[in-house]
Amino acid sequence: RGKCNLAGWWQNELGSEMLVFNANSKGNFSGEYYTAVSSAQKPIETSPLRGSQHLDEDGKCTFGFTVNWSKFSDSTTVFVGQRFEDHRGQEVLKTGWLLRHKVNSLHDDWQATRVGTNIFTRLNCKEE
Ligand SMILES: O=C1N[C@H]2[C@H](CS[C@H]2CCCCC(=O)c2ccc3ccc4cccc5ccc2c3c45)N1
Repeated sequence: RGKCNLAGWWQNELGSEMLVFNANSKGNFSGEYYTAVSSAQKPIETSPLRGSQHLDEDGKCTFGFTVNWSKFSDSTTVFVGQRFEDHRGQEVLKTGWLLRHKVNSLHDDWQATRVGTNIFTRLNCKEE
């Protein structure tokens, strides 16, 4: 597993947590996402994620992943970002996201996509 190994526990500034499993030789990975926030009217549950990363050796790989909020209801978030090390050598994932929630008519499509950013850092207290 090269310098750009995304496997392990991460958290973002909202307090959401995700567990990323090892990528295969093509850079495809899966994991689980536990969001700390939601606009859904249902209790928050862990949701599956699937993604793909570059495997470059400089530790600055780009990646993307999709979270299927399966149990919430019909909504999906795609994250895209890059891994960095900050001035103290701490790993950081700088990401942007698009959240698409289901609307009932084409007329409402204009309001269906939200955009934002998240920064993830390693969550060291969790076992692998
Ligand atoms: O860690 C992070 N957490 C947040 C950001 C980007 S993803 C986001 C959490 C999204 C959870 C699902 C959700 O809110 C959600 C789920 C189902 C919905 C059904 C219907 C909706 C109707 C209007 C607006 C919504 C807004 C969010 C919705 C849903 C709706 N980073």
